[in-house]
Amino acid sequence: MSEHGLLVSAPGKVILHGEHAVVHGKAALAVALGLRTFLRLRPGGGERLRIHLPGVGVRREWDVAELSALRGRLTADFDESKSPGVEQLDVLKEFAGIAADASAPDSLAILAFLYMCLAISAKYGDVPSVDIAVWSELPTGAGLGSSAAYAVCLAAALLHACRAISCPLKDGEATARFYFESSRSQGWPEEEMSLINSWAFQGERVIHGNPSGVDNAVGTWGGALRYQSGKITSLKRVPTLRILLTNTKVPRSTKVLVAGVKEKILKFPAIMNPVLDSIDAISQECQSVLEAMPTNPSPEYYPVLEELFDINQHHLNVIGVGHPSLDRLCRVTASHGLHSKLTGAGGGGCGITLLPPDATPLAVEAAKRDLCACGFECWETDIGAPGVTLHSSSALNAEVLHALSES
Ligand SMILES: Nc1ncnc2c1ncn2[C@@H]1O[C@H](COP(=O)(O)OP(=O)(O)O)[C@@H](O)[C@H]1O
Ligand SMILES: C[C@@](O)(CCOP(=O)(O)O)CC(=O)O
Ligand SMILES: [Mg+2]
Repeated sequence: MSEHGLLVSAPGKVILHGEHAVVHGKAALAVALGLRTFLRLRPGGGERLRIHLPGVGVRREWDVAELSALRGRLTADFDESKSPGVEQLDVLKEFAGIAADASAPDSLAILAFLYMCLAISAKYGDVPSVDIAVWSELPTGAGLGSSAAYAVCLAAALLHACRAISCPLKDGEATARFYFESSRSQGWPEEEMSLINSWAFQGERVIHGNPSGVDNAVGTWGGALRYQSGKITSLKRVPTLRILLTNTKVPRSTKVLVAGVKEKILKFPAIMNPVLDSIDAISQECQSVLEAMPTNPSPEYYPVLEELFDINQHHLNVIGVGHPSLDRLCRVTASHGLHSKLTGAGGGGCGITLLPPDATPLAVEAAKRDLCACGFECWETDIGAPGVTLHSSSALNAEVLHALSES
């Protein structure tokens, strides 16, 4: 590792259909977003491990020896296939001075970091003496998979620091080659990508409690995929879909919403399970339409996609993850002939709006204006972005370094 270190990035995601249902074994369709989380890894000084997370206001450091001793206290085996143990997390909370019911963004971020760092180093070597900084283009806690992008970056960087995965970058290699031209594996062999994905899932488990794994799969592999019970399938063809993202800015926690859905299913299984089956059928139907569409689709395919958005939005309200702000978002876009649904965990956060090729620029602009007038933020972004990527340190331009030193 050069003194400037390495830069790793991973994309956020948009779930087109299947959020929440995917936690209960149904299918989800998800695409990687053109908004990313970045992690800089540098050799540390004085046998210290430092972490700087400006997005959640964290700057902490620990003695490597102290962390090694802590690791020794966590008796249960660490393994990428085993859920983090409740006792293990309690010990980490006590060590980091985090409340037992940790749910604040900074607490969860520190907890996920400590767990992943100790677990990965226990399996592959010593606790590394490194400086880690993470920053993101993604809003935090808004349904765009910032937790998974964070966990994927941490998994790749920590596995790299512990020499558990190879370094696909050679000296002097341009970042752009990896970023823009790399194929599905992004420079890492397939089995190392799977390892990154498995450890990122552990980070998601610390943050979410009971994640399905779809978000870290998209953060790792990128592109557009179908996810069901750990099985990842690339979509055969992804047409150029134009999607408007709107952040209601209403804060919410994925962990709380996922737990609420589980409670509802346990309370009303005969009522809720058919809704989950219907969401599953929506994902299947949407996949068939997407795979039948030509790359530059004509408007004729859109009415079905729009209707699927509408039906799923109703279902998501039924399972208890709607919010008045999301209802408002849907009403505003409907008044301009556009169809929307929540994306991610719901309860606030982001919604997505389909922009068919025959939507007039005037209608789209008017919808955006009305959404902004509600206090929402909206933007169009690319979908199908590359997954986890290792960039050369030349990508650490002066602007990024300045932003990090200021925060
Ligand atoms: N850039 C980041 N730096 C540190 N922690 C992050 C970052 N992005 C996300 N997180 C962690 O992920 C949590 C948000 O996850 P979640 O509630 O699943 O929302 P989402 O994944 O939709 O953004 C934050 O509270 C924080 O703990
Ligand atoms: C609700 C869920 O389906 C997606 C959560 O996404 P996000 O954390 O809100 O970006 C949960 C999961 O799949 O683990
Ligand atoms: Mg999340």
